Amino acid sequence: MSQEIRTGTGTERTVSGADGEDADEDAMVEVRDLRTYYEGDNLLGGTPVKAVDGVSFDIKRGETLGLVGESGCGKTTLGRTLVQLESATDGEIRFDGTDVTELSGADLKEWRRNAQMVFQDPESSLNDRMTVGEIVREPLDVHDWKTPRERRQRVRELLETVGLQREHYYRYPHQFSGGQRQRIGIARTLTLEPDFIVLDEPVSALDVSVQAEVINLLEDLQEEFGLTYLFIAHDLSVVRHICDRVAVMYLGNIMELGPTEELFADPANPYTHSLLSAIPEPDPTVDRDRITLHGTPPSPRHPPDGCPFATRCPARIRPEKYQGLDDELWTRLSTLREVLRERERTERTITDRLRELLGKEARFGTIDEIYDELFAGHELPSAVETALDEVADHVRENDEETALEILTEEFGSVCDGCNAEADAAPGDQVDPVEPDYHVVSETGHRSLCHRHGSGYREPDEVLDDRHR
Ligand SMILES: Nc1ncnc2c1ncn2[C@@H]1O[C@H](COP(=O)(O)OP(=O)(O)OP(=O)(O)O)[C@@H](O)[C@H]1O
Repeated sequence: MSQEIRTGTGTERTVSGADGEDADEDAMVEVRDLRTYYEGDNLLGGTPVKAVDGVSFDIKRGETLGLVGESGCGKTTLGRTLVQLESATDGEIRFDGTDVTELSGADLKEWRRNAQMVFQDPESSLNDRMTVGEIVREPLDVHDWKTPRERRQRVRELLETVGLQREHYYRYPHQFSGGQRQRIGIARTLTLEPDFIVLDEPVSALDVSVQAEVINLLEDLQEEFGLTYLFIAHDLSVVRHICDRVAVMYLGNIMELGPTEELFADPANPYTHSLLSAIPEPDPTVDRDRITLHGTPPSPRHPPDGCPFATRCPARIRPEKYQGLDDELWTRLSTLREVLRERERTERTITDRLRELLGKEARFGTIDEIYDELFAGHELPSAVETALDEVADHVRENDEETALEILTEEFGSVCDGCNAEADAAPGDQVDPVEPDYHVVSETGHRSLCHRHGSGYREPDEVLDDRHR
């Protein structure tokens, strides 16, 4: 994201340095503007999937940093890139000062000892044709560690360390339960004495009764060996229990990062608010409405301009002239945008094309049906009505692109990348405005949202009004 540094005092909110992350003295891992794109799969390349799209953060030595977000937001890709199982497209990953994206050959192999990964599914991540001993010993063999006898000895000790028995050396993975298999996977990652481990949903596939045991083991090992963890998870209660800080990811970006308790008790970003509001509230006296997010996340091949969360954000900034518009109508206008975005991205089927050629309406019903569904019974101000008429004309001609441009011009704001101050002639290409990270408390807690900037109401005030 763009670089902007302002200074602030006291409670005034400040914007942090480049990419929102200043170097931390205790940082073991420093990630800067990291991108991992998966290239398109057709011969001409196609549009890449921007799985990780410019993230910056530090991981402190000995801490557990949680990484949460909806399925497909890029958590696994980020974890895999940190341990170099995936190559970065751009950006830096510095481990104790060395940029590991620059390493190759023997240097990379040597460095890999320091950074390991535990995978989600202990059913499929262990080779069933190898004995437990062979599985755990394999990294030692690859690195030609000491003598075969010493390797066997080390593996037996490790089995004990993770709560298994020395005698399990000659057994096969299928003879073990899910929790025990995950212990085998953990023993394997420990063989080369790494400093840093990415734990990718390490307990999600396990029975609830076993989850706590494995979590306790991970905590004990961290203390015993001084490990640093990146803990990827869906389950927010596990994250709250085990993590020191949490990063919230959406569409390849980090939306918010802060100390765990602070982030759970006082989330700053509208996306974090939405994510947390999906957790059932244990205290029945707390009056809290669930924030329903509309639509699905945009495709990481075609992220929106401006803020990555803008297309679904319940606190999106409105243009001045629509400040007073009815909330329900505003939500419906956002839904229309989503419907048209999805329509634009959907390949037309042969049947659709045939229907079009025959002069029949194709795809997901007509624009009149959509308008009926969304706006029937709503009092539309004349400016809204005029814009919607124009939009409908373009949709009837299957020109969703222009229809969307009209919607953005009329209802878009800085959140959608619109630059009201740009001094450009009509038709000129203007770069979309991107949000900056704002430091929202003295702990360095930061959030990617225009609403933290001066002149706007904070996200929680707006969400309070609209959802409570
Ligand atoms: N090898 C690949 N080739 C192309 N696209 C990929 C590849 N791996 C992941 N993706 C895409 O990258 C995006 C991010 O995926 P990723 O698995 O990192 O997300 P995630 O947050 O870990 O999801 P989940 O919680 O479901 O594991 C998704 O759109 C996914 O489809």
